[in-house]
Amino acid sequence: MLPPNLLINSPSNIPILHLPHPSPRPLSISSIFFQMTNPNVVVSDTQSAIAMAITAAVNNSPLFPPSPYNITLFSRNKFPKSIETTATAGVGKNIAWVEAMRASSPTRNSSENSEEKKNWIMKHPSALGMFEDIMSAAKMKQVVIFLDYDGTLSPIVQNPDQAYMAPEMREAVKNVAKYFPTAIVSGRCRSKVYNFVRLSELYYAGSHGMDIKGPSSRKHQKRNQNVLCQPAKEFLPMMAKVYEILLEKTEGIAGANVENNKFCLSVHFRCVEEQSWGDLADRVKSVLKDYPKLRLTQGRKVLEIRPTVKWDKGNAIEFLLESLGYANSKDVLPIYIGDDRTDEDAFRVLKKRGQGFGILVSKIPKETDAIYSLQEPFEVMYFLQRLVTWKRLIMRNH
Ligand SMILES: O=P(O)(O)OC[C@H]1O[C@H](O[C@H]2O[C@H](CO)[C@@H](O)[C@H](O)[C@H]2O)[C@H](O)[C@@H](O)[C@@H]1O
Repeated sequence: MLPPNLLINSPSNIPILHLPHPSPRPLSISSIFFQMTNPNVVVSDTQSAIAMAITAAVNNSPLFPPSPYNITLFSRNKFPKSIETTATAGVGKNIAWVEAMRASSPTRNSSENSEEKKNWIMKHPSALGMFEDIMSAAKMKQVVIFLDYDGTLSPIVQNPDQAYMAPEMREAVKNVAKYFPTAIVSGRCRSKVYNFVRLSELYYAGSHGMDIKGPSSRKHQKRNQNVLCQPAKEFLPMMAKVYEILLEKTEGIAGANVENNKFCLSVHFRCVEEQSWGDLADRVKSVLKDYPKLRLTQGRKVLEIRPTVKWDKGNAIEFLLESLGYANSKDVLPIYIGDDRTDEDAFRVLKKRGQGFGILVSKIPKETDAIYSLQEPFEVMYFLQRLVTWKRLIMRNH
């Protein structure tokens, strides 16, 4: 049993486990439960005897089903300032590019229990563990959901054409969209990501936000939802031409795959031998020399060629919030879930607005502007399902 002096009842009758100093906040039992069912357990200070007592009590408590994970205690005052420095790619410097390509989807083994991982999770706690906190901020507000696709709704796979979404995930997204305006914000072209998701009630922002469209289902086409935004339209002929050139230029590199995402182009190197990465980067850069209005960025084992227009996923979510009538509103709570560098633009916008929550999907520590984290698409699905249950409960009680 839990030590009785640590248990108090919250207004909602959920027992709260009060951790005294140095733990800065109370943790609800259910939040600890969710932290137990995934490896991101954040409890208290390693040195604290009381924390040890809590751990022992929680581990033996009949309130919790057996967990495959151990509760780990660690100190909040051990946060490093920065976990991982983002690689900066020096244009023209082959080595720097290869380093950046390596860092774009690190494969290094980050053990679940490494000190680095634990510190990172303290800094960006699990959105499942903090679900109640997130939802208490959502009370009386319109929640708007933004979802990245690859690595967030679908697992990362070798062949980009086979990045399918699980039927359970589709069901979760479909249910979320019944209660909250929901948008898919992807690096893929809009038609391609639509073909994977196939839910006509959603907003879609393809090509890293450069191609936005409101729901196509008639039922959802209210006046303010009939949106369309293509800020880089004039680049279309150029992108089509550069796509052809890139196909030709990268032909000799085994495993290289060029994807036409309409307003941007993706050169995948996931299946390219590492010794050829430098060569691939050189070939891509040599093409771009003739196109100064295009720029090169990176995603997960992918080089992305985009127009130099100042428009990214951050602009896309601002545009969508404005289209929904929440430009300067305090009554909205945007939640953005994504796994990639390009999602950082959206996290930054939320941070700047001081509104809503960015949730980074990552198993490994990354420098991020997101507040919370989830480990993998499976946890994203679980989070979405909980959101729906929460909303249904609220509606039932009113
Ligand atoms: O913004 P997103 O929806 O996350 O799209 C970003 C890129 O995702 C895709 O590539 C990534 O996923 C592939 C499939 O799992 C994987 O093979 C690749 O290595 C990843 O980079 C997509 O193919 C790209 O076009 C998107 O730009």
